[in-house]
Amino acid sequence: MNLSIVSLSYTSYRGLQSPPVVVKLTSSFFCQTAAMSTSTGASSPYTTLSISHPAEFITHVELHRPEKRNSMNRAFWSEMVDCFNEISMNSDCRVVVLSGAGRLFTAGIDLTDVASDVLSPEGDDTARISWNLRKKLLKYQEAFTVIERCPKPVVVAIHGACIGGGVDLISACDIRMCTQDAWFQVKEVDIGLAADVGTLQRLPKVIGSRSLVNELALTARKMFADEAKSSGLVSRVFADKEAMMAGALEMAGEIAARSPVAVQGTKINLIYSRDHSVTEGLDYMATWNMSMLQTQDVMKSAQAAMEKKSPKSVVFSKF
Ligand SMILES: CCC/C=C/C=C/C(=O)SCCNC(=O)CCNC(=O)[C@H](O)C(C)(C)COP(=O)(O)OP(=O)(O)OC[C@H]1O[C@@H](n2cnc3c(N)ncnc32)[C@H](O)[C@@H]1OP(=O)(O)O
Repeated sequence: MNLSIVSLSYTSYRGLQSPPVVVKLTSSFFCQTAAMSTSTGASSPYTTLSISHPAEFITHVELHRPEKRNSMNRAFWSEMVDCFNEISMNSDCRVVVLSGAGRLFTAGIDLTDVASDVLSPEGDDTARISWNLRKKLLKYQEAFTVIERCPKPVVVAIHGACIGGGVDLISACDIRMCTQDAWFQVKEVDIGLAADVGTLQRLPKVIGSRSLVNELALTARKMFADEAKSSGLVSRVFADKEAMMAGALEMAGEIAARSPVAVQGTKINLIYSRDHSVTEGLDYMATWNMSMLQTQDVMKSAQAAMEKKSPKSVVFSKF
């Protein structure tokens, strides 16, 4: 599967001021996409992720190494990139629910596997060693940036512990919810490093208080569900995992029922605006909608609204 072509094309489109994108895909890519999109059970081409399709247009991605507390081994970091690139291109998916299998969401980086990868960079001198390590770190970062770059909204459902790399991961998601027993820990300082795959960049934009972010990142103290809610890290707290998964799927159903043109345009423009001035954001929005407003979805949705029908009654073309 030639995912590098997909990834490059999509990246370049995010850098442009208008949405059109030409994506060249190999036939093997389409084969995999088709195989996954028709799946209804928990089948998966991955070793650390389980993929299922609980309802039309909803993809459930489950971190699936419960015996190792879903810690993030080498395979995980590359499978995330493959998985979310596939989802980005799959018009049968309009929304993603992401959760963890077993006792907890994730124990963060796999300390037995990944540590050796980043702590033993290769190269003949300092320049080459540093350059190789930099390339590796950029690759690790991509595993979560790909969530943000995916135009389909990602609802993450967290139970039990969410440690280290787990916080990097959820910071890149669009909607966060958790169980009452959940706790969050920016653990990196405890293992001698500055969090380097997204927490320090994204968490300050998720939580309003910079002081709180600094406190969490500098002390590695645990934050529990109530504080996660009051600080804005999560928007909902559920009594237990069963209730949370039902809530996550219900929310995903609400999103999936709406125009994919509107939903994906909303996600992309929200992220663009987060990283730009209001003026730049408005300019990008106008350029975006000069083409996207020409969708048939506007007429269909407006007609349903006039007739006091639910958006769920409208059938939208694949997008
Ligand atoms: C370049 C990349 C940059 C990324 C940086 C990311 C950094 C981080 O993520 S820092 C955080 C690292 N994680 C930790 O420090 C957590 C360590 N684990 C725990 O504290 C506990 O395991 C936990 C509280 C999560 C769960 O406790 P519980 O009693 O439920 O389970 P255990 O018996 O401890 O573990 C069960 C098996 O899972 C293995 N395991 C757990 N965490 C990890 C891990 N992080 N890495 C590798 N393996 C892990 C544990 O060894 C047990 O395995 P086994 O003995 O074979 O049964």
